Amino acid sequence: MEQVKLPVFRLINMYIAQACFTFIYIYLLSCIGEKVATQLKQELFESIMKQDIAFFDQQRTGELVNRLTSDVQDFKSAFKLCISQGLRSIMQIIGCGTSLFLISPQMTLTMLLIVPTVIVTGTLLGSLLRKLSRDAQAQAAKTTSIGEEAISNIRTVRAFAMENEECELFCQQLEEASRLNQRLGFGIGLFQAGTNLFLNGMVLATLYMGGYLVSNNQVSPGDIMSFLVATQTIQRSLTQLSLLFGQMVKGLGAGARVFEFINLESSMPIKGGKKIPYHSLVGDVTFNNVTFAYPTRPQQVVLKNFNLYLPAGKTVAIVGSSGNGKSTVAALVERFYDVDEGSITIDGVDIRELDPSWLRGNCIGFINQEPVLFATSIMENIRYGKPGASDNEVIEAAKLANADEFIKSFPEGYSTVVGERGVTVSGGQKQRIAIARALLKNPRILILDEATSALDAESETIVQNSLDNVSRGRTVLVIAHRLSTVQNADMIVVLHNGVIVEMGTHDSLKAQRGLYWNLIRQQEVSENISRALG
Ligand SMILES: Nc1ncnc2c1ncn2[C@@H]1O[C@H](COP(=O)(O)OP(=O)(O)OP(=O)(O)O)[C@@H](O)[C@H]1O
Repeated sequence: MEQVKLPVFRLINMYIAQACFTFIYIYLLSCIGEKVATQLKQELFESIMKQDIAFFDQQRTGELVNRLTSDVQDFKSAFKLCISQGLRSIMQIIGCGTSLFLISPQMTLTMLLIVPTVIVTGTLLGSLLRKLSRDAQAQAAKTTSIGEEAISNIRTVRAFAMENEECELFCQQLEEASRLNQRLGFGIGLFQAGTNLFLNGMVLATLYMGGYLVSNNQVSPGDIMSFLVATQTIQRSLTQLSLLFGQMVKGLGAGARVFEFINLESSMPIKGGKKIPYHSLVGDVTFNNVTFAYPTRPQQVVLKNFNLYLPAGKTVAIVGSSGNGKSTVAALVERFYDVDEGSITIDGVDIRELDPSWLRGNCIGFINQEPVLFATSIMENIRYGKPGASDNEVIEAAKLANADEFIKSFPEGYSTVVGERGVTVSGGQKQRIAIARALLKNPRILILDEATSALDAESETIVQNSLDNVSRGRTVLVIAHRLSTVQNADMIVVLHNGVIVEMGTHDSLKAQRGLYWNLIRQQEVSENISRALG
């Protein structure tokens, strides 16, 4: 009885130990996998956030999101699989390979002779498959970006009744992705079939050679059996590895796409450089012989030898017909792009020497035509202008921006959540929340890029009042579409093809009867027509 109990206890101990090791191994692996994925996502997101604006002019949001989600996921899965099954298979191959050597060095060496051919073929096929995998992943990312664009612009899609066209476009891209993935599957299948053929060939070769060696009494039949068993274990492990190979190809492709952006250096730093202390910041802005073309369209020069002086505390308006470079002037002051030639200075300091995060975060307030709000409360949206501002500071900024009254009229007041991109508030309300947000940082320089052009007449008056309120005592650059809003500016600059053609006050420019006068007349005619049309 005692003799039976002993092996049973041993077995139980072994099973318990095996369960413990299985638990530890799976848990550890999932911890490592999650840590790797989290680290990658974090680094990738940080790197994307720090890229130049020109990078975002080129990339589609959906593709970037795809790299952050699917690609990191594919890399993590492949990583976990390769570590778990890959390590086990490699250990088995090493162990059984050693046994093979011990049993018959002669047979083992003969088998090893064909290994280099297999490695070379495998490497060639591997690089081909990696390319196929990269193409398939890029196509999947493109498909996601098209879907994402349609969903996030659903109002425009609906307004143009383009649902079917969007579905069709999405399906086309999806089918292309599926075709590329099928081609990849074909390649991986071919690779695995080839591997199996080779492995079975190895068994046959062993039998053939073994038979020869037994007949010459060089090895015993027992040795042949042991050799076959070890060969088959190696065969199973190699089959396992070849199955893993497909996953590895996908993982490497995904990893390459993730690391491509992690390792991408932006040409413009986010932080670092001079800061002008608030009490000595005057707010003079000067464009000195600036020439600029967008990095994505280098052959189209938008500004050529552009000179402009924005005196501290004054309001300068830039007018001109569409596409003449007005918004570009604003983007350059914000240093969204660096000028190609010349310089832009604030109080005589080249903005390239200034700390960009100070420049954008403290020195300049920017309000554009369609300000974007985040899907959080109004309080948090305004606080975005100065993280750490107290509730009272936020409310004061909202009062100055004529926003306090309507915010309080909402049942949930400042806690009202505005929906994605602020869809649940009106255009004028969104604009005033954005003004409060820009105002909270108390900027010396304010840029208003067509800030009222998207509003109806009534909202425009309210928002214009808020803007007049907040403009006092600051250097203001107004990019104007409606000429009526800039009549009181200290100086109006008329831009044509990136060159200043007229400059002066509203009255002096009108008296000149030049381009500005023409623009006013054009606008009056179009306003009369729209009034007549009702
Ligand atoms: N991100 C960009 N990448 C490449 N080209 C651009 C970019 N933004 C604007 N452009 C081009 O630069 C030129 C000037 O554009 P800009 O937006 O400055 O004109 P604008 O006078 O503000 O026009 P609008 O009154 O219609 O807003 C245009 O030809 C435009 O197509």
